[in-house]
Amino acid sequence: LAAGYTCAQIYLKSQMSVKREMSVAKSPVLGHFGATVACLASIRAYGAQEMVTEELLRQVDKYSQSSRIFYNLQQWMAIRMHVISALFIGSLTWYLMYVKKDTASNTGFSINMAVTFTSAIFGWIININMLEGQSMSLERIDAYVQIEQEAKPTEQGKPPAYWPASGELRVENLSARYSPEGPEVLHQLSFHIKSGERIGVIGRTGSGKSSLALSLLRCIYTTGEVIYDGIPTSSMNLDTLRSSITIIPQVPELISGTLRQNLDPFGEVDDLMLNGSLRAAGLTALQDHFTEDEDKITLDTTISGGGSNLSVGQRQIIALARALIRRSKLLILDEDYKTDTIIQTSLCHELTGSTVITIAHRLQTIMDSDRILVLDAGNIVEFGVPADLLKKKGGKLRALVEESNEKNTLFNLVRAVY
Ligand SMILES: Nc1ncnc2c1ncn2[C@@H]1O[C@H](COP(=O)(O)OP(=O)(O)OP(=O)(O)O)[C@@H](O)[C@H]1O
Repeated sequence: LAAGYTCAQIYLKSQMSVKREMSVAKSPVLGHFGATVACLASIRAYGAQEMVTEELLRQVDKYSQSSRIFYNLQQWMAIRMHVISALFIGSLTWYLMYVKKDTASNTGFSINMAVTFTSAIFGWIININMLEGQSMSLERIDAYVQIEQEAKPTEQGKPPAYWPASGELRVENLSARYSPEGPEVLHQLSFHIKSGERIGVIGRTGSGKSSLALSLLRCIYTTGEVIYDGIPTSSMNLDTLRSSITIIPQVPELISGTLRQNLDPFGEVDDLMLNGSLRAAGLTALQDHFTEDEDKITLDTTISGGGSNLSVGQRQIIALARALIRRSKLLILDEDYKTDTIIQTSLCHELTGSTVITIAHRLQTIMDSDRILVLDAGNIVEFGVPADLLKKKGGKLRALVEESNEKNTLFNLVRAVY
């Protein structure tokens, strides 16, 4: 019994750390596999099959190292348990037969009981082992629970019921970074947007356009003040702030379920309004060419997790339909090449009283905006009416337009509007 106990102690201690290594090594294998399946088309397009396979094999190797040790540990324990129980039963049999010289029935019964006893001990060790293994999962869940979380909503953080009545936005000395110790990506930005204005945000890659959108929603670490319809956003609950601003990212996320559930997850709006918002957002225009009804997207169409069965353009239109349902006073649009005409047309006709901030990757999208904000390395370098900015010799917007292949079209567009 003492030998069995000692072996079990050694085994339990070592298997805990090996199991921990195993769980740590398993997640990258599953993650890599999932990412590979999701990006099959890109992997084939770039001919990266070999690189992806090598990376998967490297991670499987790492996982196999710990799982092999785990398997060996189990064998180590099983051999010792079988040897100990064989020695115990053998000694007992020898004692009963040659020392005690007991009857055959008593000897048989005792041997049978000894076998049951050693199997019970073996089973007991396996159960303890399983329990400790499961408690490791709790350890991992606890690690997730301990992750730093955003502030919880409070009673003081609730704005008045009428808020937001307008889409006025005042930004004062806004700086932002992605982590508390990370570099600042926006530096002391200050600007004022009147309610109902259409603002275009432009700048080179990495200038901070998407970071500006994230900092307005307080998704990254910010300092300074953002005052939305007269209330500083730093003083309000995050859920209220984020539900009052609609953002249409470059690749909007959808949940798995029907389109109806995606547009109205709490079942608060009737189908008439949902269909109306889809039409207004431009979904009808996008599927006019479908002749068969079953090809068309309806409220009952099933959406896969993340919206993977829809094109990026369709997802953006659905995200815009959400904004129309919520009658958002402030809409941030991270514009996409393929659908921007449909989205821009929908925006002009619908959301008339709302402020629209368009993060543009193509100058053409924002040339008819009321004003354009030009960012460079996290700083505002220009902010004004497009026609005025284009007149400025050596101006940043003018330089971007002159570098562009569509230079003449862009100048004509501005002349036509102003
Ligand atoms: N998740 C992140 N973590 C840390 N830094 C980031 C992160 N995302 C962006 N950055 C940094 O923030 C700066 C601004 O990036 P941002 O994505 O806002 O630029 P952008 O103008 O939107 O670029 P693009 O036109 O390519 O989308 C860059 O220096 C970038 O490296």
